[in-house]
Amino acid sequence: MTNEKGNHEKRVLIMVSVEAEREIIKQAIEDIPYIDIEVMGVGPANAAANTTKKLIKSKYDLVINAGIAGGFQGRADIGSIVIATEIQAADLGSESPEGFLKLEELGLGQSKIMSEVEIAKKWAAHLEKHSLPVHIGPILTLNTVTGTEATTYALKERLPEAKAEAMEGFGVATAAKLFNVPVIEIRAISNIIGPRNKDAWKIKEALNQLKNAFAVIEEVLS
Ligand SMILES: O=C(O)c1cccc(C(=O)CC[C@H]2O[C@@H](n3cnc4c(=O)[nH]cnc43)[C@H](O)[C@@H]2O)c1
Repeated sequence: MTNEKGNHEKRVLIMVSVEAEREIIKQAIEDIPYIDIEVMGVGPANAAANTTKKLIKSKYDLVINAGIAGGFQGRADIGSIVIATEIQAADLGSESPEGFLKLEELGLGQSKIMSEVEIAKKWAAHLEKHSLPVHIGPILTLNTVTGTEATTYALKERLPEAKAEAMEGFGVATAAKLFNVPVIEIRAISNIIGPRNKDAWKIKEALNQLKNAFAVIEEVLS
């Protein structure tokens, strides 16, 4: 992403849901002039609206949705980093007596947006080089944090490849797609998805891993 003088030609937008995520990423990247970080609020509606607002105002070449997330047991442990291969709206569709019907099955659109897989792989390779635990795979977007055994089981059964869930990726990706800008989602795992127990969330640990993940961002974008 550099020109022949070694200057960056590309601009990168990082969208996070809360100030604590912005602050920790800022610590990792300090002041890289071609990267902006924006706090958008929680949930896909905030994510889509605020990403759109940024993309209307300025031109970007890559949008990154970053933050903490829940990991599926046995697929992404607390403190690991997950980089999306695809960003999937897991509750966009219809319930039916036969089971969940996704938007595609209803003929009503798309519930999945591809992430920039080449960047995902490159980023994962850099993190592995630094001995950081990293997974690549689908990350789900949900309006509601999963908090029961029943929902956890249903999601794991229906989406066996999914590594993690969060609440903003599909909103960010929908806005990015509208502007033809590549998108990537990266999350550090703060909790295991299951019956709600906020006391068990390791937010500090996850934020620290998010910082580690962004410490290599210049190498990933070079
Ligand atoms: O309380 C704090 O100090 C604090 C610091 C940073 C972030 C938070 C949040 O509560 C962030 C909310 C954000 O986290 C995502 N998230 C995390 N775990 C899950 C989950 O199991 N299921 C769905 N989403 C999750 C989500 O994207 C929220 O926007 C607090």
